[in-house]
Amino acid sequence: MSIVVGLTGGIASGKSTVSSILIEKGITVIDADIEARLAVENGEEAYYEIVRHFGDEVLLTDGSIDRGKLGSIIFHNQEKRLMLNNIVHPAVRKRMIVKKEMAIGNGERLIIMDIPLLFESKLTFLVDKTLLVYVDETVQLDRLMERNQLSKEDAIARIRSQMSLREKIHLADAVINNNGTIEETKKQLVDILKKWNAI
Ligand SMILES: CC(C)(COP(=O)(O)OP(=O)(O)OC[C@H]1O[C@@H](n2cnc3c(N)ncnc32)[C@H](O)[C@@H]1O)[C@@H](O)C(=O)NCCC(=O)NCCS
Ligand SMILES: Nc1ncnc2c1ncn2[C@@H]1O[C@H](COP(=O)(O)OP(=O)(O)OP(=O)(O)O)[C@@H](O)[C@H]1O
Repeated sequence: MSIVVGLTGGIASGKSTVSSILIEKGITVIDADIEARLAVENGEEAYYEIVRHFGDEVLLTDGSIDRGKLGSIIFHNQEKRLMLNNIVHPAVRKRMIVKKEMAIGNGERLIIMDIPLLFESKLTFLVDKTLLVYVDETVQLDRLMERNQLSKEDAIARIRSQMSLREKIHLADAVINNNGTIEETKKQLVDILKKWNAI
């Protein structure tokens, strides 16, 4: 029997950091951000839909999507963000389900689905348990500004485009507090997975 865990959080809350710990242990992590990137590669249906709705100005000279440009549009405009979601999310969902079924078919005991918008997009039906990577908003803001070299205003716009982490706490089966060191995060992760009999 496999257990499928939906790993979620907010932008820059530490999902990838937790995923890397799991990957190091040989656990399969299906990453929605990676699948979303593949779904909009030149030649994919979602790519043409993006160009149709957002125009050539969101393309780089090699024809690929200018992610910085598209991000600066959609994180400041809810209507456009929902339009992009409607284009990209069905393809991401399909890709993730195929990978999940493959991992289950391989008899893997623990499968992680790293889905930033797990609660917002009501995708909890895809998983058995939900695990939230939480940080205080001040820590989230600092880490996001630092990692993406964003202004405070741009970083706040990105954080506000998602459900707040405080709200997500009430929806998750378990919560990792990632305000501290990576070692502390790792310990919480292992304790939760042991409790779930997943490792
Ligand atoms: C807007 C885009 C081009 C920005 O690309 P960029 O390389 O700068 O960021 P990346 O894809 O690595 O995403 C970083 C984080 O932003 C947040 N985020 C991304 N898209 C969204 C969105 N539509 N709504 C809210 N938050 C989002 C997530 O927390 C994600 O982990 C890209 O994120 C995108 O195509 N988004 C739409 C698809 C989507 O919703 N992806 C999220 C998981 S399915
Ligand atoms: N416990 C920690 N201590 C210090 N820095 C951390 C910690 N956890 C994560 N970080 C740093 O914070 C930033 C965000 O972490 P990470 O990339 O894992 O977040 P994420 O939730 O995957 O982000 P996104 O939603 O954008 O995919 C990174 O620069 C990472 O190195």
